Amino acid sequence: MADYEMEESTQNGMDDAFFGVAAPDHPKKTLKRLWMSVNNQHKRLGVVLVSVLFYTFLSVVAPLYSAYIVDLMWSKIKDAFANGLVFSITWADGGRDIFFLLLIYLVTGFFYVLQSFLMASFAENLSFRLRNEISSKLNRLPLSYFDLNKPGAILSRMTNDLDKMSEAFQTGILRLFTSIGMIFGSLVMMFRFNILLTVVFLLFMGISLLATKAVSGKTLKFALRRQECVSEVTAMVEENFSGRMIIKAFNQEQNSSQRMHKATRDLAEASQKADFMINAINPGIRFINRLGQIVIAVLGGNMLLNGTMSIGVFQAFFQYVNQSAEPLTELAFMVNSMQSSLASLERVYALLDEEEISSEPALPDIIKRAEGYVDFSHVRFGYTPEKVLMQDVSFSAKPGQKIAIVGSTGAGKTTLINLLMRFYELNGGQILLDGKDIHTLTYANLRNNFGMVLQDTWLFEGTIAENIAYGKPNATREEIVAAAKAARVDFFVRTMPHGYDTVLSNDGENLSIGQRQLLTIARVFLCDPAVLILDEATSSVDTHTEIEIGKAMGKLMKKRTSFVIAHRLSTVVDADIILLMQNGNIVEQGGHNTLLKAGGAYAELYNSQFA
Ligand SMILES: Nc1ncnc2c1ncn2[C@@H]1O[C@H](COP(=O)(O)OP(=O)(O)OP(=O)(O)O)[C@@H](O)[C@H]1O
Repeated sequence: MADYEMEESTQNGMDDAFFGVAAPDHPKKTLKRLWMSVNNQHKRLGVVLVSVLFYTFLSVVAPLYSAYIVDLMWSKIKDAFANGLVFSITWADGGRDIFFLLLIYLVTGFFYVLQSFLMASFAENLSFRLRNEISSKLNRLPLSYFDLNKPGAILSRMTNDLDKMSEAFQTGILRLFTSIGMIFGSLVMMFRFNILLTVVFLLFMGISLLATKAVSGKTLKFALRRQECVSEVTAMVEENFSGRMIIKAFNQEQNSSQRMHKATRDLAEASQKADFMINAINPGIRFINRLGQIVIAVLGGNMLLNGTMSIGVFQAFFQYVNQSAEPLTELAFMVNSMQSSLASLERVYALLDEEEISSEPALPDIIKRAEGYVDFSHVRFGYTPEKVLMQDVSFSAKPGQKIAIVGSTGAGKTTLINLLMRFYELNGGQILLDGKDIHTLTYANLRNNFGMVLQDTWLFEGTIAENIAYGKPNATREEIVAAAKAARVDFFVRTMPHGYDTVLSNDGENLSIGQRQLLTIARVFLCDPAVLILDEATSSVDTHTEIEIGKAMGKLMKKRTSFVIAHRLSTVVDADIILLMQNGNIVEQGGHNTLLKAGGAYAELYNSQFA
């Protein structure tokens, strides 16, 4: 009978399967969708199905055939013994049967290899396809989606969920199908051989299934606790990594490792309990199964002795017992494992069904290079429909003008830029570039006309040259160097060990904040956009670097319409238009002197800082 054993390495992965933690909400719908997702692989699945049918058929037939051969051999041995002859086998008398039995084993093995290979390529094909679909989907999702969902959850769709699904298809489904065939076929044969022994077998199987169910019910609590602890430890590692500087700055290393130790201790305890429950049941189930085998052996032996059962049938019966007991005890796990992978697939499909950014116009307007007219006309916007942030915002910028956006934190400065770049959709009004509604342009055309330098610089793992050429990958080395010179960063790059070929890792961690910002300015220089968006450097850089950045930005702004998010009023004095924002709206707009003379909110703010 089956030994209730689980390999150590797969034990954790089987938690879901064992305890049935995750179940799909709409299994039928998900299966239908899956069927459509594999429309290029229906033939392959057909071959697998035929192979599974042959495999199970041959696996059930082999013991039956072996019973016949063993009985044949036994009678030949008895005859030879009774007549004092030497026991021999000829091709026609037994040899052919043995050959066919070996052939059956060989063909069974062939079908096993065939279906495993086909299912592995089926599963990898499917996860490859879904992974690609997710990655293109992520590019079509609006930024609001990323505001609402944690990066970890999105990552997990790409990795854990697809891996789980692939694993379930590679092994789970095959085992499920062959198990069902094997249990059914073996039980039919066993009943055919001996009803009493089969009933005894089913009785013991029932007891071990009940025992499994009783324990797994109780253990669910521990498995859930283990999952919670894993998430806690992961979150803490992430927190400790990203906050490593602050942790050191506040001398909190010890405190943070104590918290970490506590989390890992909780995880160890939870895992110990969960593992113990899984392992503790093994000997119990094994004992029940062995007991069943002993009873069958005693009863069967008795039948052998009184001649109601042949030795061939006796051994074949035991083969069926082995063949069906394991799948029977594992059937519940297999079904749970399938359910949990369907739940994973459901999460993947949910991501693929998320609402996308508005589609682009069929016949878009084209602005090759904007002159630089930007108009906001009665713009209304809220990040969520319930909470409107921007009630009615209007202003006009002419080519080459510098527009300074000022306001306290949370006033809506970044929001204004987000709308200009069409990162979010408006709830009302219009934004025009060179007189054209930005909705009539493609996203690419609109953004090609803009260059952005934000305080949060983003550099990727690659060389400095590749980082500068991010917006224009086919730029020549001369163009890259010219852009770096314009951004006043060429000198610094040349001091790096490999100059422009120095590889930046981990978001340019080996550079200072100022250097990183100058590189992103060079990136914009290279693209030479018509409209600029600049986030003025704050106190995170020293005065000298601030002056360098200021000079580079000043040069970049020449002959371009520029929107500058200003953090210090001293830098907005020369702006053509100052937009003073409060609670998402523009409360005052105009030149510095005009606003000062008006004696409103801007004058008050300015005087409070400089008077
Ligand atoms: N992605 C978002 N989802 C929901 N609300 C947001 C989002 N981004 C900003 N907000 C809210 O919108 C308001 C304006 O934020 P915004 O970032 O535009 O301010 P800001 O003037 O740029 O501030 P700061 O100078 O601190 O960067 C704030 O109340 C903020 O909480």
